[in-house]
Amino acid sequence: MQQTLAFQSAVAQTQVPLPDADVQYFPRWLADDAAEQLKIELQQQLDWRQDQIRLFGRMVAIPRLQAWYGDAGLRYSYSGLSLTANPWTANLQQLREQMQQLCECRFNAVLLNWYRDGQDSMGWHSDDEAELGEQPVIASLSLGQPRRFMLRHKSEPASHELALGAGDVLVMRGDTQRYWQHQVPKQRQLAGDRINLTFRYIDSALAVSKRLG
Ligand SMILES: O=C(O)CCC(=O)C(=O)O
Ligand SMILES: [Fe+2]
Repeated sequence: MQQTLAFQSAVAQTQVPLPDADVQYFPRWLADDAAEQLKIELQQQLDWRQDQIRLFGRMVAIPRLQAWYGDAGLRYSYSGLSLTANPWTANLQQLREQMQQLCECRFNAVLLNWYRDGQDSMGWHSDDEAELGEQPVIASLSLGQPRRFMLRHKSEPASHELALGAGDVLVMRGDTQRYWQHQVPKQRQLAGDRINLTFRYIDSALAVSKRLG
C-alpha cells in the first residue's frame, strides 16, 4: 500500500465547467495497479454493511454495501440510525492525509460505497446534511468498474455527466451541494464491481441528518 500509493503520478486537474458549482476532476489520481490493490485490500479489510432504510413505511435494503470510518467517537446519523464510525485503518488514514493535501482542507470521516455490479446504484441526492456544514468539501475516489456519475442543477436545465474510472478523484466544494444533485445510476449490463470513497468533514454538533437510498 505505502509503496503503490507512492507511484501516484503527477496530478492533472481539470475544472468541470458547471454554473453555481465548484467541481475538480483528477483523472487517474491513482495508477491502475495501486487502484486495483487498494480495492482488494478495502474489500477484505473493512466492515461492510448492508444497510436498510425506511421507505414509505417499509424497510428496504439499499442497493449497495457501505462502510463508515472516521475519528474516534465520531457519530453520524443515517436514515434514523445513529452509528459510531469505525476507527481509521492504516490505508484509509494514509489516503485521508493525501486527500487533505490535495484539497487543502481537513477530513474526519470517509463513507465507502461498494457497488457489487451494475444493479447497484445511488439515487439523486445532494450531500447537504446539516452536519456537513454550509459549503462542504467532498472528495471522492473511485476504484474498479467505471460508472456513470451524473449531475443535475436543482433549478436550471443544466446537467453534466462523467465516467468515474479506477483511480479517479472528484472534488466537489463551494455551492455544489446547494445547487446541484448527483447520482450513480444503475447500468444493468455491467458485471464489474466498484468501490467509491467520499472523504468528508462532519461536525456532529451541527445536527441530525437525512439521507435516502
Ligand atoms: O459513488 C459515487 O461516485 C458517489 C457516492 C456519493 O454520492 C456519496 O457517497 O454521497
Ligand atoms: Fe453524494
